[in-house]
Amino acid sequence: MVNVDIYDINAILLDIEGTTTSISFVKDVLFPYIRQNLIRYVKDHWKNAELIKDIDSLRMQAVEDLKNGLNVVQIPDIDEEEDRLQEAIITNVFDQMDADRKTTALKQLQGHIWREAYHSGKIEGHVYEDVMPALKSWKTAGKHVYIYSSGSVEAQKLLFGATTYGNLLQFIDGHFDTNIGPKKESTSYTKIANECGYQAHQILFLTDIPEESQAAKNAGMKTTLVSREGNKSLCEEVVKEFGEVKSFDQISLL
Ligand SMILES: CSCCC(=O)C(=O)COP(=O)(O)O
Ligand SMILES: [Mg+2]
Repeated sequence: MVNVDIYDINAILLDIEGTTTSISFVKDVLFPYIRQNLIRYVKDHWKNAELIKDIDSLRMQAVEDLKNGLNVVQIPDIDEEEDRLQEAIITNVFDQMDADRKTTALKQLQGHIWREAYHSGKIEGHVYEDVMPALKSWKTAGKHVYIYSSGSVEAQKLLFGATTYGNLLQFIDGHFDTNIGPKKESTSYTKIANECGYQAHQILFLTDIPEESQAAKNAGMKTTLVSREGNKSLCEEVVKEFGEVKSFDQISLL
């Protein structure tokens, strides 16, 4: 275990699932909510402009998947028979979720479905107990804090806006999702650094996924892996390469 000294760091970029938030919250609370409510949501919001846009994105993703040789359910045109179209949407979404895909189209729709659950108080966002104290101390030290997750920006704001510790959005300076690019590609981190107005080396990226750490490091960011209970265990080699913290308490502000 290492303490990460962030005296020369101006900003901290945080992953969500497996880093600020337990994988179990995502897998056992958020995803089941989609499975239980997707059919009702689609029927209730049928012809709603936001849902039409989400369906268009799913359709475009399915076409691209087919081009890339993936055997996925295609989404018929909007003027197709209602039942057939809805069935295709539901199968496509469930298949993507079964494969734990992180497509922007899927994540966008999921965020819209979770909105009602957060707003009604049915779901509260999980964050580890060390997260809020760390956010507070980083902000007090004048650091900027950003989120980069496969979850859509809207889903991120819902989660941090209604956590079991209250609304944490006041501690977050900006949000990025896969609209900026995939999390395992270094160009995404270069773009994030540019958007934040920092050199990549001034940013510390914290994630549970070694490939994401590698991509950020390739872009010039400082990185440390986060190992939370319930995460996939990290092999010795990657811990040696990127370092590891089990809690944000271990990130010291010297
Ligand atoms: C904040 S949305 C819920 C989490 C989610 O759907 C997801 O894909 C999280 O991925 P991450 O990049 O934060 O590991
Ligand atoms: Mg993660």
